[in-house]
Amino acid sequence: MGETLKLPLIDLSSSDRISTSKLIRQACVESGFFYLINHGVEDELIKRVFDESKKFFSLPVEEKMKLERKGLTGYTPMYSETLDPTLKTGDLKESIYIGPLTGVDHVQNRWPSEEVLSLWRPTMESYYEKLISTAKRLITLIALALNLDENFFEDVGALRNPMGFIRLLHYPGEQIASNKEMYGASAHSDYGMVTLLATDGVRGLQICKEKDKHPQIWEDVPHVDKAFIVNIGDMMERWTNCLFRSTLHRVTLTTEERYSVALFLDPNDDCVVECLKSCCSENSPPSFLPIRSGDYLRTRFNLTYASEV
Ligand SMILES: O=C(O)CCC(=O)C(=O)O
Ligand SMILES: [Fe+2]
Repeated sequence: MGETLKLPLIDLSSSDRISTSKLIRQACVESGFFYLINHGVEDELIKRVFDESKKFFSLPVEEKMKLERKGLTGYTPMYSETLDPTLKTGDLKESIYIGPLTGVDHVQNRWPSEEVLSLWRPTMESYYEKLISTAKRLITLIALALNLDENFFEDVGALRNPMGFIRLLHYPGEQIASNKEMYGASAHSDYGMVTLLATDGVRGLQICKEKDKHPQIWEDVPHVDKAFIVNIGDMMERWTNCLFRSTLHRVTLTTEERYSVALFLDPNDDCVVECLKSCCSENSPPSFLPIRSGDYLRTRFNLTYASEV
């Protein structure tokens, strides 16, 4: 087991937005991870999402494979993803992705039939809408944390039909927990702007703040009741020239089954992600070239799946 981290709690409902944004800045600079509390997403909705998730993953594999991933959405069975492309064995998790509900031609969601899971679609659609609006509220505070206008990310087009993805995850329990080279989710950083993760209380998530340090030190991120675990993604790291950190994380296998639900908020495909003026200078030039968000996302997905999306 790794060391246990104590990450800051950020209160989304606080009326003192300036102090909140300062806390966010500190967290994003130090570890790129924090907890989000008083976020306004009802417990009852989160519970329904986890209940539906358990029902879905307990379906026979043939039923789940009817929704097999095509492009950016759908079901991915165990071993089909390798978040750390240097590993030989695929990750043990199984997952299903749900993308934008409207307005994006190339993202076609795949839903279980009503006869099989009648509440799945309405539950996931409510959760999707709620999480996107929560993430957008958080992004205004992240803009303030960067000393930008709170609408900066809206104004550069990142949040116009954003590429938001919900990913429901299921990690198997004990049977394979002894094999050290296998992970529920191997080491990776997230690709987009920000991730909001709901966890079920079973441990497993770890972060490594210094990925180039050897040996790497992995620290446990415990579940906090009613809080989302938030982390910064690679495109936010690119915008901020590495001031805000997109930190390496992974999920180890334990003897218990584990469920989690992530919302990845990625910029609109056409948004160009380029170093913020306030984050570079003559002495610290941009570390990354400007890139169209859609192109970056596809490159990263293709590396994970070893197939074109
Ligand atoms: O399940 C978790 O705790 C983390 C999942 C994760 O890092 C991911 O899906 O990108
Ligand atoms: Fe992740």
